[in-house]
Amino acid sequence: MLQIQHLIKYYGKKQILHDVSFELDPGDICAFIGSNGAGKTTTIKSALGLIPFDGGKILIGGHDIEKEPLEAKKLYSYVPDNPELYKFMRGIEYLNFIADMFELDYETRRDRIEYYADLFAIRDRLGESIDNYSHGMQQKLALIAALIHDPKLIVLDEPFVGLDPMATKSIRETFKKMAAEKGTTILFSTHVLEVAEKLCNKVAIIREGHLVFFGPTEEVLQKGSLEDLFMERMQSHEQA
Ligand SMILES: Nc1ncnc2c1ncn2[C@@H]1O[C@H](COP(=O)(O)OP(=O)(O)OP(=O)(O)O)[C@@H](O)[C@H]1O
Repeated sequence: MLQIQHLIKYYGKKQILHDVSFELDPGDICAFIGSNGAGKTTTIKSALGLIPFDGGKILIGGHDIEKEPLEAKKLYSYVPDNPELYKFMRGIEYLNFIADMFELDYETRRDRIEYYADLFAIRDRLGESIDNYSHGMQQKLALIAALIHDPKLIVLDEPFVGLDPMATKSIRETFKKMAAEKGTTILFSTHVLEVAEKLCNKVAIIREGHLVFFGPTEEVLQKGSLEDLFMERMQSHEQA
């Protein structure tokens, strides 16, 4: 569903991504982990065609993000760590605006908005201006907007930061359900290794723009914890 092949990215003269490659299949939930500044956001934004890159190839659902950006972009939702919403709109207006873009019919949008707004306990606030929302409420709205059109691929930058425990639990359950029942592919960056262990069937670790591990979580846990592997990969790269 998502194929990242030999991705290279520079900012100015500085190389940020060094030949990053990994692939996710339908139904995969993958945690993307790495220290601050390792290149997670840069990988994600390059892969989604939101910033240009300098080498490599990205396919989303078989569509080349550079050659067929519209086809590729229809298939995914992206939730950045600080979503930029149209603050002059009310919550419900924003969700309807997104539903219009994806041409959802009246009943589908009503059912999905009600379902997710209840799940994230924000239904009674949808009539208010987004400007009045707290940071966590804005995150919830961005998540609902990402979920209502039922994308084949969901990519999120640190989705659990700033959310209350109930919302975190709801997201985890929603991701599991979507992956298992609909084959949705989910990729998210996180610093919370416990969540990655519990939720994800795949793990990608990046260090200074190099992918130092990609594989099944099960394989990691047979040998120890994700934290052990993370620490080991940080050290082995330093020694190399
Ligand atoms: N617009 C930019 N211009 C120049 N350098 C950038 C730009 N954006 C990111 N970088 C650099 O690219 C590197 C990777 O940054 P990136 O944001 O991808 O890291 P990250 O793994 O997402 O970090 P964090 O966990 O802190 O969010 C860092 O050295 C960062 O300073």
